Amino acid sequence: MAATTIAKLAKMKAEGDKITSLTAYDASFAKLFAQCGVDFMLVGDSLGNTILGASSTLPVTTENVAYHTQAVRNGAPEAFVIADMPFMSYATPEQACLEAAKLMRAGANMVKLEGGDWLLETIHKLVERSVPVCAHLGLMPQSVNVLGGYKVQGKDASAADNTVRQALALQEAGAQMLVLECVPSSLAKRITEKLSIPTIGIGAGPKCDGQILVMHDMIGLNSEYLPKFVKDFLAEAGNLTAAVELYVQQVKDGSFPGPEHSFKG
Ligand SMILES: Nc1nc(=O)c2c([nH]1)NC[C@@H]1CN(c3ccc(C(=O)N[C@@H](CCC(=O)O)C(=O)O)cc3)CN21
Ligand SMILES: CC(C)C(=O)C(=O)O
Ligand SMILES: [Mg+2]
Repeated sequence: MAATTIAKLAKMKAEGDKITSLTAYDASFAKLFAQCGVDFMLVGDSLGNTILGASSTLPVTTENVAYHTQAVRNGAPEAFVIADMPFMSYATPEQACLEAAKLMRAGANMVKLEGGDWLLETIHKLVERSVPVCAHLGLMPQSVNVLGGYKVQGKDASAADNTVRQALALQEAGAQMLVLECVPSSLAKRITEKLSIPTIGIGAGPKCDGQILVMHDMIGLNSEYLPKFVKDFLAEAGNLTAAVELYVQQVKDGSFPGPEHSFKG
């Protein structure tokens, strides 16, 4: 199989083919996900929760994400791999460029950053220096101490309008993909229709161009309180390969996420 590219993912949006993705943190799972036809993998800073056992993503460093990015790249040489830039690793455009380089050297094809208006100059500079960027709006877990918890974002009309405006600005600044986390389905639909770049939802309803889940959550390995958008595919499918294949199939045919995994409004 030829290597996956951003051009292929953009084409999938244009043709209405749903994009499937999972987080991955090691070579063995990355290999399995590639074999099951997962379109791209994210080395998420959620590794703070899933790998380290912390209660947030804040302790994660660029070196941590780079180590796991290398592992994922080794397991899936042809995969499209996005690496999360950790908390406070992109406080200035200059810092963002130097930290992003560590992730690109580790094998990432693109980096992901959480934020809206304040990130526009940083995104422009990264793209200018040949680092492809995925943006992330809605619930931004690196801001959990400001938000006071993991809550649905963009519920009232003015917050929704503001998110649409920021999504467009991020695209104009050069972002080539956008993750939408924990927003009402109606807002994710508006943004997906307005943008030319693919939107990838987690707790953002079925109308996004693609879906992502934290891999541990979709195989029932999250023992804490489960967010509403999580589904245990291993419980339904019975073995690991079948679980990943079922996830891919249900995202592709539009049956996941259902209303029980989405936020109304
Ligand atoms: N294992 C894991 N899965 C994740 O999805 C995830 C992480 N870790 N770590 C980083 C962030 C934290 N995330 C979270 C965590 C909790 C909720 C949550 O409980 N949301 C409520 C919203 C309630 C409301 O506002 O109405 C929910 O019921 O889903 C959402 C996202 C997503 N990310
Ligand atoms: C949940 C996804 C979007 C993420 O940012 C992560 O895994 O860190
Ligand atoms: Mg993340």
